[in-house]
Amino acid sequence: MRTSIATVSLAGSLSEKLRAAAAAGFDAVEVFEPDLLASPLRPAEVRALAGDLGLAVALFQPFRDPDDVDPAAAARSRERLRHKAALTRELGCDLILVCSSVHAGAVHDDDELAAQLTALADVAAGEGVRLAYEALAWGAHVADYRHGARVVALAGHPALGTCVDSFHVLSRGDDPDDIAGLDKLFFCQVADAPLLGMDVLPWSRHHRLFPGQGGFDLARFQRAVTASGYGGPVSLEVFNDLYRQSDPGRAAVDAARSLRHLADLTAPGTLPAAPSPSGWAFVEVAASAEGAPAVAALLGSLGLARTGAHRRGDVDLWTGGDVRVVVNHRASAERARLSSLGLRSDAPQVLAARARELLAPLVHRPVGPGEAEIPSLVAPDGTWVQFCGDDPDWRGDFLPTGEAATARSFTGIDHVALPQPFAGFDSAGLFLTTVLGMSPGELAEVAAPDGLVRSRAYTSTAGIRIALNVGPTSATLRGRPLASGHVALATTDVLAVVAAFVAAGGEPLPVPVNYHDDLQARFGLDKRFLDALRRHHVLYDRDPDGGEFLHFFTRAVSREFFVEVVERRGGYRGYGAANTPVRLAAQREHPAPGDGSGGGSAQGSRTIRP
Ligand SMILES: O=C(O)c1ccc(O)c(O)c1
Ligand SMILES: [Mg+2]
Repeated sequence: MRTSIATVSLAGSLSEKLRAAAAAGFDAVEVFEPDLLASPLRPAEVRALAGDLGLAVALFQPFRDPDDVDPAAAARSRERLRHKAALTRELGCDLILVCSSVHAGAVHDDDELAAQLTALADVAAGEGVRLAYEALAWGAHVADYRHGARVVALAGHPALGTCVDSFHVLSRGDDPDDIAGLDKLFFCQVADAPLLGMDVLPWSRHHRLFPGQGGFDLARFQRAVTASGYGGPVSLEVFNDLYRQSDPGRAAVDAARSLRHLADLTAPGTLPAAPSPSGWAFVEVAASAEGAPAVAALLGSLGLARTGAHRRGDVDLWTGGDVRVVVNHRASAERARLSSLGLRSDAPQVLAARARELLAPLVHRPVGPGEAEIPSLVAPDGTWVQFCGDDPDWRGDFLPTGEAATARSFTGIDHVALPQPFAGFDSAGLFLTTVLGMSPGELAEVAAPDGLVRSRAYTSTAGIRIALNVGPTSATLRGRPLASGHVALATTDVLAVVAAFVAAGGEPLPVPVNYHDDLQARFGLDKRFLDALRRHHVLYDRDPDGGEFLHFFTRAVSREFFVEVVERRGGYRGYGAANTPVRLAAQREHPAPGDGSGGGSAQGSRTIRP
């Protein structure tokens, strides 16, 4: 598959966009006219720069409102096209995208429309250029690709063909399979989008995503394109408000990653087939010299023990039941944060090879004598992902301390939650679905005191769960903390764990009394059970199938690290999202030490005016 990207998909100047596309390995670009008009580069210079970067200019776009019921206006359209065709040649390109008309003067008769497009194709052919006619989903007369293709067939001009764009096809709910039967497919654009119930034009102009980030079945679309015999580039055209303001280099990597993954979905075997990770090996917390004692105290009061010390010092292994937490004291900046996810894998090197093909940066740690070589990647948010095989065992890097864990009660890591920068949510999701082969869950939106927090959990077949959270922009603007990162430990008896935790000097995050009153009203819980939950600050949820979720949170060590302990009963599959607003409000009342953004105490001391 030859890959291309429309310059409108990336931020920056035209030359920055071209450099980013080339660095991410694209074969070609679509030049979006406004990018050229705003550029100091003349078309021939754009051609030269693209050539130097190894990029073809596959298409120039868009040519809008080509037809007109007014003959004088139709003649002006042909004249306008003559200029743009000459410019397209200067760009080193021979294809112009022509959008179906949206203006009041649009022709509504197919024969007349075909006649006007034929006249335009004659003009284009005279300049050595071809036209790819695209049905915009909000076109005045032509909005469906099959209608567009019929008009192209009516015109019967060799320089006139069809452009399909997955957004316009799938946003309307049209069947993409008929693309397989198109005989003059000149160009193919792909974009995904979240399934939003909104008007198609603003949906298209603001919310498009790279394939795999939204809800469209792009593999089916792409299989139909392949079946048509189309051999041109597959080009990403992603109008997206956040990517438009993101670093173009990183956005281009997401773009290329999404296309490589789509190619593999369409033709399996394009990427190395890697078995997905089989479970958690460890989670790693990076702590500063100041934060490390607080992390150690927290893990200790949960009943974990420091059972291993790294051969090179400064790194401890804490274990308890089937949970392993590595605490790395080498970190400088933060008090504590989740820094690395250790995933068990039967084929770490195959996973690493696949990750490399998906442009995930591999990091090489220095490996000392007796230490395991663990292939490691960096996720978009900077978290490391390490693939741990059985042989050699990563645990060999740690020398036994002789200490033994007191708690056997943890059955494993239930999930981790990673806070994301506002513009990084979709990027991190794409990493988890493509590189780690995880499946996205529903988007949850919860109201926090300072705005909305969006959260999406990703799961793997082996039961690995990773939740991504993104905090409200308003919180960012006000300098308040975003949703914090944490690890959730699984147990079969959360009430016993919390009691032991408190007895060992641990502090659960206090939950307001109102919360448990409401639980009683909603679920009609047994009074003694409810009292136990209330006494220990344990939260509760129940799903429609009767599955139950009991969980508590520890006080936060830092803005980016606390521990949750969860008990799932009866196949509960969620994360207690209904309780998240209460947790976020409680964390605001009881901020982590050193969290300078101020919390509830300042609020509480403020005079309340009527
Ligand atoms: O939103 C638009 O106007 C527009 C322009 C060109 C395209 O290819 C497209 O899909 C949409
Ligand atoms: Mg398009």
